[in-house]
Amino acid sequence: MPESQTMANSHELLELYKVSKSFGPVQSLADVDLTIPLAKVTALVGDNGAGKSSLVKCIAGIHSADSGEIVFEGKHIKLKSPRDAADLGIETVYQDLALCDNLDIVQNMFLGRERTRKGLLDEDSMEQSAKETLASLSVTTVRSIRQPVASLSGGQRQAVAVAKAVMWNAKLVIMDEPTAALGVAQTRMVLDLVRRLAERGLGVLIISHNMNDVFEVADRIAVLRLGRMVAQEDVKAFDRQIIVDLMTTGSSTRTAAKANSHGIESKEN
Ligand SMILES: Nc1ncnc2c1ncn2[C@@H]1O[C@H](COP(=O)(O)OP(=O)(O)OP(=O)(O)O)[C@@H](O)[C@H]1O
Repeated sequence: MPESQTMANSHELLELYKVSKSFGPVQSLADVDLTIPLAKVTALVGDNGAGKSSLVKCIAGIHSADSGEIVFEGKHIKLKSPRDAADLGIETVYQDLALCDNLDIVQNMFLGRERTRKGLLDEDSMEQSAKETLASLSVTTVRSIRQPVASLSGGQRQAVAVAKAVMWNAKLVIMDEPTAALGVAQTRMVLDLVRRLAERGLGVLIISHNMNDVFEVADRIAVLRLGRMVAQEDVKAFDRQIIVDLMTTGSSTRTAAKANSHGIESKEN
């Protein structure tokens, strides 16, 4: 939405317009448009070096874009730090998760934002909120919320990190390769969790190299190639070959039959 327009599309949570970012001579993002709706999972795909991490870091307030506009809930915003993003309700769950191994689940979920009562930590209230949040996300495999995070499986750790984001009122949850290190059952659990976030009405952006995961959870797919957005459409507009074509060449002949009506560029045009 250019600055001159004021009406926001109420279904769109985050909109990026012509966002560019360079590191010295390397342009990692060039005029990128991206729309992340509420209550849907958007998958961001692209080959190594396509610019996925750079884009996420611009949304998470880690990098500031060199140019372009970012609109969140219909308002133009500037993200100068991760704090700015967190204040808006943009939470990023990274691969390394940033959980403290030696602390338990409750301590991790309240780290730096502990509740106190009469000058003491309000353990009961924190424990209750942590429990309720995990239960509301149907995370039931955790034995005790007082166990150290070091003793959790990869999927459970992922679930705790997501629950933490939800507990702190995330509106947009960004997940970077959430299933990369997980086995089959844990992957299942995390993908279910991703779907539940969208069902709760949150916007979800997931970076993934795994096409099984993408086709399983995504409502929309956005394809980056060499720093440019080459397609972003409903998942129905894609199949695996189309995605591979778009990632490697920026267009696909297969789009002619399947996706032209959705606006994906075809080689035949
Ligand atoms: N801090 C940085 N300094 C210099 N160049 C960078 C920096 N961050 C990213 N780049 C460059 O920007 C381009 C896009 O990188 P980015 O990490 O965003 O891609 P990606 O799609 O996340 O890749 P991958 O899937 O391999 O993680 C690459 O050419 C990369 O070398």
